[in-house]
Amino acid sequence: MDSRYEIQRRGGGGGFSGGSVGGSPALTGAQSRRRKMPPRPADYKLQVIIIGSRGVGKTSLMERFTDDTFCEACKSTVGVDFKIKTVELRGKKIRLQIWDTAGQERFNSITSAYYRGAKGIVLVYDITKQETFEDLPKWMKMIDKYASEEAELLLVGNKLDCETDRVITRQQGERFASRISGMRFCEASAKDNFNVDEIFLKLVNDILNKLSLGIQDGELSNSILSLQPEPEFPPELSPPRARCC
Ligand SMILES: Nc1nc2c(ncn2[C@@H]2O[C@H](COP(=O)(O)OP(=O)(O)OP(=O)(O)O)[C@@H](O)[C@H]2O)c(=O)[nH]1
Repeated sequence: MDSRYEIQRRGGGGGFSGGSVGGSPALTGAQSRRRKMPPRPADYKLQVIIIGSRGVGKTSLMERFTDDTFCEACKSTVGVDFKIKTVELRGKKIRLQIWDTAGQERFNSITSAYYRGAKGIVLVYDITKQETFEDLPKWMKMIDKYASEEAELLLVGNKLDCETDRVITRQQGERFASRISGMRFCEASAKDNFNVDEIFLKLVNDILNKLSLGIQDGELSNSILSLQPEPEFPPELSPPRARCC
């Protein structure tokens, strides 16, 4: 038997207190139980951004996904905010940095700086508000102007729980997405927690698919990770301001 294991099991009562084995101080039984394994570092770090008009539920989708909470009366986002969630997908640990942007146009000069680093973009409208759907071409212009051409796109019709107030049909959403190359579509409800995990996991899966293209044995290279250090604030901006409910 490896002598190190024998010493640890015996703890401090075995006459080794204050001594060291293999360069590590000997631990008492209680100490060794308290010592936790450090968490496995993430294999990949990815940024996604959530955009769309004011009040469509961008923050709500993010918070439902990251904290499983929902706020009925939230304040509007000022500038940008972000949250981090680590997900496991295909045996890989992925640290997801989710940027939530203000829907108000006056913040566009701030939020546009966050498009560039995003590997995935979630564009949200509210199925009960016609104007949020009519705003979509305007958001597409922002994407064309500021985002990477490689970014995965997902259109989300939110507030599916308000079916009786619906003014945008599912077909309208599908049609809009089908006109944009590579854009996926789904409807969701941050309130009812419907399709929320799916939005982000699907997006991450699509991003991983794209990143792994061209890598021979299908295994993703860690060098991809090093392309995106974290946290990555656009240098000219100060860290985002948090919002409260
Ligand atoms: N019924 C219903 N209400 C929702 C849903 N998602 C968000 N809301 C409500 O819609 C309002 C706006 O939600 P937010 O998440 O703040 O919207 P936002 O897009 O981040 O808004 P801005 O920060 O102003 O751009 C809040 O009162 C939420 O409670 C949903 O799925 N269903």
